[in-house]
Amino acid sequence: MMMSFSTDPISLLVLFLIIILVWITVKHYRAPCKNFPPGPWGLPIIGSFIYFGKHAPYKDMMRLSKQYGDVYSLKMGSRIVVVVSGTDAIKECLVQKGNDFADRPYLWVIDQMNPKYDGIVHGHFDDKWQRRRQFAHTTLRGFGFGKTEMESKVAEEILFLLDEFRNIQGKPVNTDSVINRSVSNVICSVAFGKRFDYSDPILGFMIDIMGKWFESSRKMLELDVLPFLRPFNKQLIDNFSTFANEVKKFCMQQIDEHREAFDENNIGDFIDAYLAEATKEHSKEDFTDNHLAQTLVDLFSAGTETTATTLRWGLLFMVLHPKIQQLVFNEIDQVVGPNRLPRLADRTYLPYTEATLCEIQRLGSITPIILPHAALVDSTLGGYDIPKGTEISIILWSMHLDPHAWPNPDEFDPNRFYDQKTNALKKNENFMPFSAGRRVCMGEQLAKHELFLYFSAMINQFKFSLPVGTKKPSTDGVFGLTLVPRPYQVVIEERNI
Ligand code: HEM
Repeated sequence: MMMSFSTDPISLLVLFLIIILVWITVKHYRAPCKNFPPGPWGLPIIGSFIYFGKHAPYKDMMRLSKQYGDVYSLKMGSRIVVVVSGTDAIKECLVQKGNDFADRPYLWVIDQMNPKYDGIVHGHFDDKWQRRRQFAHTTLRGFGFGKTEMESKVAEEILFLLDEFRNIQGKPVNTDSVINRSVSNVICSVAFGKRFDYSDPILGFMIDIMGKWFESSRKMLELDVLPFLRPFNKQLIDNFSTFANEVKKFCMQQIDEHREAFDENNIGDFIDAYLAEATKEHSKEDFTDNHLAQTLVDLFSAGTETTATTLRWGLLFMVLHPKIQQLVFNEIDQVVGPNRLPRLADRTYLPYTEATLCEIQRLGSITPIILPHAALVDSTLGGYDIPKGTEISIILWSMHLDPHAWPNPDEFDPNRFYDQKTNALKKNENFMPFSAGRRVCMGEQLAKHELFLYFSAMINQFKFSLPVGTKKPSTDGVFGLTLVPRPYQVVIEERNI
């Protein structure tokens, strides 16, 4: 038997292939250093994917952390990634050792949309990137980004949205599209100096293209770690690059229009400010049109999808918990009354509303896995050695849904953030929806203001409920780049009429 196996050419070939595969796997998945975080072993080529279900990798990653600890390694197809979960380990990575882990990794999926890693979101943490990020941050703040000066722009957009709600009230509707349009207009007015009518085909096209771009990213993230599947998904890869390029083309057009009308004495928006900076001798090389266009794409994509998705989770939790919606309304009605919209100055007097928003962000957890980080230098995490260049995956979900920090974590309960005795907002160290440290969300302040102004205005003016006789919508989100609620319908009714 043995003899015939060894001389049979097919068997020999199979044996040879198995040996090669095992050799590649062992070589590939060998820990990069001695004291590297442990983790589950993986199969050749697909790595640790055998431990993953189809829909919620962040839950699978959290489950594995129970076995391997808060810092462990995963063989993700062709790469080794260090997974960080739990409040202490996440804070060690983002805050205590924030400088060590402030880089972003090189990824095939980013090569397909931003091959030079321009802009802010994907940029590598070097001096030039830090200067551009600092400039973007300061300039946006100068235009009121995250400050109360921005309030009037957001309030203007909210009025358009409330008008739209008035038009569609009374019948079951899905509010996704109109909320997306409204929120993206806030970014448009700071970045491009203009807003678009909700029926403007340009805005519709942009939102549509971005939706498709985000939708295809989930599959692209799979292809990123499973390269052998790429030849079978050429159409998807092409579409993904096309969607990203279309958004960038739109931003380039805005830059061209601004350049034609440029007046250095009249700097009205982010593009003008960037063009003015680019003419300075010390900035000429780094402040290119490509960087500007990609920064605009970053603001548009990071600034629209995230805030709009949080508001959509908010409405979903409100229709599922009408008593809580009523409590929020009562508080706003008492402080603000029916004749005006809530203002930022009211925030301090609306602790239950603020607590409800925190709970929406905790349970909605729209970025269960944050954008990947990478080790900028050799460092350590949880007592393990992490060599420079290691990709780091941070599971915010593990912090926001930790049963030790949040009893019955799957239940929606604003009282987690609300102190009934003192009628004040309660802070919790296990809550970090905007991440922290050197790569903390650049739009955190703006987003917090937007969430408060939009949410409180919507609840102040309208009542939201489930269409009679319909099944309760699921609160299991769909994971792509962010965790979004499944499409659901609500009935909107104006209050105080
Ligand atoms: C509810 C709304 C939002 C949430 C939950 C959110 C959350 C996040 C998170 C978790 C990150 C990743 C941080 C990291 O890698 O450690 C991030 C990055 C970022 N966000 Fe936000 N964000 C929101 C709104 C916004 C808005 C309104 C803007 C701007 C208009 C914005 C711009 C950015 C940018 C530019 C980055 C990349 C920062 C960097 O790489 O240095 N975000 N955001």
